[in-house]
Amino acid sequence: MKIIDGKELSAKIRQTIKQEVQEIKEHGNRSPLLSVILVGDNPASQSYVRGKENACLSVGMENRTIRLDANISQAELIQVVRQQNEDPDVDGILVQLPLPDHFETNPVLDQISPDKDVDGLHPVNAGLLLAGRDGLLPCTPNGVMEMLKSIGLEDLSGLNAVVVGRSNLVGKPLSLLLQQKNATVTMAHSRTKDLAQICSKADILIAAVGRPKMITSEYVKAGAVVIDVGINRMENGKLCGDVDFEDVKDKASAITPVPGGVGPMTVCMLLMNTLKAYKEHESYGR
Ligand SMILES: Nc1nc(=O)c2c([nH]1)NC[C@@H]1CN(c3ccc(C(=O)N[C@@H](CCC(=O)O)C(=O)O)cc3)C=[N+]21
Repeated sequence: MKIIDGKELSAKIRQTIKQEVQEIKEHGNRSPLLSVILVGDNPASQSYVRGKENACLSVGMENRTIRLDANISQAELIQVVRQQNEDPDVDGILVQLPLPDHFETNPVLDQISPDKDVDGLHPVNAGLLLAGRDGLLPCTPNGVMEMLKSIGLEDLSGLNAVVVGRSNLVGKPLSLLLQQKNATVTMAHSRTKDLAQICSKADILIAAVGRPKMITSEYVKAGAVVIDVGINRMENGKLCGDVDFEDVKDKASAITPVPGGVGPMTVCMLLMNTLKAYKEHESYGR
């Protein structure tokens, strides 16, 4: 069994991003810039935002973190998003989620200019993905596709993929990407009947449900590739995936760990999206 190391793979991809950013700057061009908007002082969000700042630093990209008081209004937050839309130095905008309770998330995200939507969550980018057209892809699904590619799974013709979880963030877009690469995709979820039986037909099994260790060996076909998107924080503070790693690892041909799996790939794809947005901005003007 092979462990697909997301830390190692993301470091490798970051290296190529870093080189490209370096060349951009060497030619006297402005640097790509990611703007992160953080509302309130949720400790987990602060720690994630620090991770994104470090990631930008590691590839030589500019980073701007806008820290806002938890008590600002929806209208004030939207004003900040609009300022970033209009700022020609900004290539990517990310509003850290979750927002404090009194905000309505979707109306805020809808304000982000689709060409700066490096989270790939704007309805325009979701629509482009559905239509099979070029846009900014959501980071976690894109990171999963990169992991599959890293083990030689690029064309998925003839393979059954089962995605457990149908969220807008992961399950839904990932199902579309897998299908785009010719996999036969089953979108399973909490109401699916005989879930274990359906999962056990998968050549590629994706767990994106948010239930710690739910996927045990009875869900896994011998030789399957198992991708664990779950990041669950346990009472003891440790992270744990949706897959029971110890139970599944000897049955799978390849498996991703948590931590050190899909998580680091998500941040890496954020950098990739920012670079992509930068290139579009520079070639088409703003
Ligand atoms: N607008 C927005 N976009 C996001 O992409 C977004 C967000 N809001 N809000 C929060 C979630 C969560 N998220 C993670 C990214 C990387 C790791 C990651 O790298 N995790 C490490 C471990 C980190 C640790 O130890 O806490 C790992 O899995 O190895 C985890 C979680 C992005 N999110």
